[in-house]
Amino acid sequence: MTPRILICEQIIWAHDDVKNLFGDIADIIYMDSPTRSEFLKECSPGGKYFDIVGIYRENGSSDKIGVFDRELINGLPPSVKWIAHNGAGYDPVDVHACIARGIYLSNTPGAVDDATATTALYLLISTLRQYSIAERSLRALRWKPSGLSTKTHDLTGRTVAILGLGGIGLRFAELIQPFPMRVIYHSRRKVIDAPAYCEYFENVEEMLAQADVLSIHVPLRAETVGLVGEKMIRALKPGAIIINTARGRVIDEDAMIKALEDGHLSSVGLDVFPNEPEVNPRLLEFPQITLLPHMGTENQDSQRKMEVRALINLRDYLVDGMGRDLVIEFKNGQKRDASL
Ligand SMILES: O=CC(=O)O
Repeated sequence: MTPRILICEQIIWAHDDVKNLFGDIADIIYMDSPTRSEFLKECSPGGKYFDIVGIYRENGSSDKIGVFDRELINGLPPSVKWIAHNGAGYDPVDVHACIARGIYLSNTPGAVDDATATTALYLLISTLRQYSIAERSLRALRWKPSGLSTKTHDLTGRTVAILGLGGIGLRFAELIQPFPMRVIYHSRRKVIDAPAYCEYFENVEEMLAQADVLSIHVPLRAETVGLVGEKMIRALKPGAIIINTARGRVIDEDAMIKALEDGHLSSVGLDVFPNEPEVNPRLLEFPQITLLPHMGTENQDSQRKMEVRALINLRDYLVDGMGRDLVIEFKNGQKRDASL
């Protein structure tokens, strides 16, 4: 019988790739359940999803069926063997529930690097040069606020600390180094093939003490919730800036707001928030910060790359029994040595 793949919930850009990749090796069906309970009903014996082998998941599906938490994963049919999540961060899928059920999980590393690193670069430029406050001023039919230059800096010559030198962190390093900026980083271990201009700090606080800007590029996991808290924030130089394009919950928001209030942080550039799409109204009180509504991969080139990469994992699983982007929890037999 031809295996069936369930698209949860839509493909926007890669329709031709669906045809090319799956042709006669799989039947593709689209999730059309309006609620989680309807979805789970269709996953039960006799339901229309009961014999599916693989699932393509994109974040839009959570509006109808919610995130792939333990309840949802436990309700999937026994036939499901692979979930291909469209996104680098796979925190909307409970990986431990997948492991317990024997369902493989893949993400889309690489496909998001350019777009997310470019967003971090925009936040870096905006916070150092205060373009965001200037634009808001102009749109309110006022010229630039007076004294703006006392709060702004060139990028050239400043030191940027990267927390987590994975694909996005590395791409960000490549983008900022030519200004030139000094690039320092901390990861769970030295990245062997990192360019020579990326200086490794084993001790995170020693790195932070040298940074004008901290840019966060670690995934959200139990160990990284609140990782950038009071201790790390206070280890930064007075007047430092934090850029976050990773996940909102990696920063302790209260500690960050306190540091903005007392001036220890001069600005922050945030693309992500702990309870998206909600934004803490206290943040709106700081005119000098730049806020974006999770624009990290919001462009058609990257979104197409992400769709294709997720689909290739499913195709490779069907053809070869393994996809290339199995998440790290499977590769390490669930044991990881550190959080970054
Ligand atoms: O936030 C975007 C992603 O995880 O790919």
